[in-house]
Amino acid sequence: MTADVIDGKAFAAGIRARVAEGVAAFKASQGFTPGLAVVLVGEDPASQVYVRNKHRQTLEAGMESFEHRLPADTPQADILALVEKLNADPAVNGILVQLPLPDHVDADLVINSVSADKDVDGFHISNVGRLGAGLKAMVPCTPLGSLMLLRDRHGSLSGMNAVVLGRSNIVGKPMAQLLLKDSCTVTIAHSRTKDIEAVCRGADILVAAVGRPEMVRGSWIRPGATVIDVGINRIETPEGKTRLVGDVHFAEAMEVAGAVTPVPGGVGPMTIACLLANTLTSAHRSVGLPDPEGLTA
Ligand SMILES: NC(=O)C1=CN([C@@H]2O[C@H](COP(=O)(O)OP(=O)(O)OC[C@H]3O[C@@H](n4cnc5c(N)ncnc54)[C@H](OP(=O)(O)O)[C@@H]3O)[C@@H](O)[C@H]2O)C=CC1
Ligand SMILES: Nc1nc(=O)c2c([nH]1)NC[C@@H]1CN(c3ccc(C(=O)N[C@@H](CCC(=O)O)C(=O)O)cc3)C=[N+]21
Ligand SMILES: [Mg+2]
Repeated sequence: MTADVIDGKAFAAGIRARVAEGVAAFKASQGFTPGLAVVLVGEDPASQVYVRNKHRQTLEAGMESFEHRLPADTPQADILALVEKLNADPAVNGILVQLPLPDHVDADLVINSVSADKDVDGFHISNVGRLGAGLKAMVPCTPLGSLMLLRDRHGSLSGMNAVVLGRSNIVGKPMAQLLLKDSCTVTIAHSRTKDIEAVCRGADILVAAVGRPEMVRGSWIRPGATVIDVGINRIETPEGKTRLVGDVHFAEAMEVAGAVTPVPGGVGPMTIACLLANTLTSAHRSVGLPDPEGLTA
């Protein structure tokens, strides 16, 4: 049996096209252009790639993109002052502070200094709380994109057994909240979980977000399961080059699963598409328009 490959790249292009339509309609009715500000502190090469992609795709969607690149040794007070300026700027509807931040910066302090209404990452404590309480929130982009792929494949997720591998604040925990909201029976597994393979074999939906290259083997996967691979790991090939792999052994998963997201071309492009969707949503909410159709959780 060979699993279906879930084409996140194509799905994300469709989302971005819908965002672009929404942006055009917003401009026509409101007379201003939604804007996204990205703050990048330091020179992390991986972050630079994402920031470049975000910038290009933001412009392609018809939105304004404001990039702020600061040196790695920027004092925390200067970062906080920039965030305050962006909070107050009416041209900025979304603010993303790229993580990780350098060690001398208190990341929680910076994240929570972003206005919750402009927090398109959904990392602000009030958005975390609102999601947990089932209230309208900004939803983190990677879990939102993963949820969209799952709903597209299954329609209703009600009653399905979902296992989330990883319990980070940016992926694992919000992913579990969204699956719970869609009435899955949710298990969160992590580095202390006993017999993690058996836990995973119970999953109709398996979301891997651990940051361990190809950790999830074919034998961990229930036949026919849907596997969402969030991991982005750069590994050395025997030829001394590098390549991207996920947290799932893709070839083995293809033999067992019903459907698998590839890396690259799976969840990654959905993350950026959802960032743009959240920025449009934030612009709508700022002027009292209803949320854009089909782009929220
Ligand atoms: N595609 C995308 O858009 C994005 C991809 N990513 C990628 O997703 C992956 C996860 O990211 P993130 O959540 O930030 O990572 P974190 O390092 O913050 O969290 C990793 C989680 O995995 C768990 N874990 C680590 N090792 C094991 C193990 N051997 N067995 C079981 N659980 C384990 C940890 O458990 P414990 O809590 O017990 O330590 C932790 O909860 C990374 O590869 C990252 O690059 C991240 C964001 C966006
Ligand atoms: N505040 C903040 N918000 C984030 O959402 C955030 C962050 N910080 N820090 C880093 C992680 C990682 N992340 C990715 C986004 C896009 C791809 C992506 O587009 N991947 C493509 C291409 C990957 C490549 O070729 O390098 C793919 O998987 O096909 C990957 C990873 C967002 N993150
Ligand atoms: Mg994210």
